[in-house]
Amino acid sequence: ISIDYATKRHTILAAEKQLSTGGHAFLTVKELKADEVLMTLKNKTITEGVTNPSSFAPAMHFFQAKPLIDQSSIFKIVRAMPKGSVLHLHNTAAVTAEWIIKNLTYRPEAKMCESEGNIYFTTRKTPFCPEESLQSIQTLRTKNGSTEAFDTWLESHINLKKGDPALMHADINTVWVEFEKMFSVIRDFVNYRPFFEAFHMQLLKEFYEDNVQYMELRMPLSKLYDTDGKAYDEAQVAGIVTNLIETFKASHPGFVGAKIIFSKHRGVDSGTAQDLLKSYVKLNKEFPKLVVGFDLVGQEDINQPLTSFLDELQEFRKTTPYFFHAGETNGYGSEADLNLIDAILLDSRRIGHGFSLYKHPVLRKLVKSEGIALEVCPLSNQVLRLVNDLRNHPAVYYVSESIPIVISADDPGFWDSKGVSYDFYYALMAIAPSSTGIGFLKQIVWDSVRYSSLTPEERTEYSEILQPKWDRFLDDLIAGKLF
Ligand SMILES: O=c1[nH]cnc2c1ncn2[C@@H]1O[C@H](CO)[C@@H](O)[C@H]1O
Repeated sequence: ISIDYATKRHTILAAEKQLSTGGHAFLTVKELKADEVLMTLKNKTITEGVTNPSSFAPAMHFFQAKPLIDQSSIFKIVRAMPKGSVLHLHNTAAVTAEWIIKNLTYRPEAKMCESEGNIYFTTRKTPFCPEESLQSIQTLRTKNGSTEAFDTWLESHINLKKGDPALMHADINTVWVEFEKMFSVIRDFVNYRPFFEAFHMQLLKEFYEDNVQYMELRMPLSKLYDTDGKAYDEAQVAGIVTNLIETFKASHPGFVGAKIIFSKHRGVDSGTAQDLLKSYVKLNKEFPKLVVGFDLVGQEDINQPLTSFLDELQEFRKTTPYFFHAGETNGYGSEADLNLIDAILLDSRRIGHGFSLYKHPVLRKLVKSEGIALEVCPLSNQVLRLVNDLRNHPAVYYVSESIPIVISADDPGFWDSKGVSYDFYYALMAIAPSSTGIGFLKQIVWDSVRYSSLTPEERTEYSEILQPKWDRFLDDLIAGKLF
């Protein structure tokens, strides 16, 4: 290879690195040292993956890769890393299924019913579960004989991994039907105030233990009910959540907090959409530090696009920060894909998924120039069947051009994940170029602070908490303590 040719090659590679996420990040001496440690492990894993692709976790489906990931040094490092913010997370699906089964379903109030082949967890009679159909879960468990078999069966209703293995290869609509059912299985259960509180404390705990400092939760703030039949409306629920977060913060040093993006299913009519927007404005007025944005959720391919609510969304645009799901689809020019245009024209602050954005050169430019971060959820897109091998995830493209992204978990409890570390593992090993390590992670972590909805004062406090954690992480990595 001539010197001339080698120089050209090197120049192109260096230019591409400069363009990529974290490729131009300034690295301190300590970060460079940490990068060396990380890159040695990463290179080894990738080299082995070339000769042995069938056990190369970054290319595999999470359900099969999880045991391999759990054993890997890279995962141990990623888990120990302070990850900053998780900005795309649906509360109902954020807690490990196992915890729900081993804790909530063991409480004496826990009941369930079976109706038309579906099961529902609850503690009271509901339209799905009339009085005569209700059964105590504990009684059923005792009758069943094998606690383990019974609990596995229970868990299969809220954990796709424990369900039909064919779901790994099923079409997108089939998986979504099973996925939406899981929300119905636990909805009423989690709306029982004592369970709601235990559930959300566990949510905060699982993310705190995963080294996450701050979260923005997509939450519907549905009505809660209590033992004595008392009901709590949206504002009262927001009050309950405020107390939970404060209580958690007081006993967990280094936790910055959590906020809510008020989110409802996109299957509503435009009149209801208007009411929801009014509710948002009211909630934000009463809880300005807690309820900070609005979103419409649900499978985009088969539900109404944002244009169905255009008048309402335009009317409330000035008073309402939007965080729309958009482009969570394999379509190109479909309504779900074109939600991206409306999300951007309606001033969405970030975009949920933005999976199909790479197909739109003009939108891509806008997203970059206006600093709209994409909330990338690798595992979600794999489990919900948009992409199989995460090395082919569109975020690869966003990373190659430094389109701002944050890494998030979406619904980890429903696919046997926990926290956001598994998503970060895939981001580092499947999505980022093989030559990138600490620079990429540093950029992603600090971007998760930058693109959050925190106030300037909160952000300062946040950075003061995050920086020493980051430094300690680097020290531990260099000292070989993490793996
Ligand atoms: O990845 C996602 N894309 C769109 N909607 C979602 C996703 N994950 C969960 N939900 C939606 O959130 C509702 C519960 O609040 C679920 O019913 C589901 O439709």
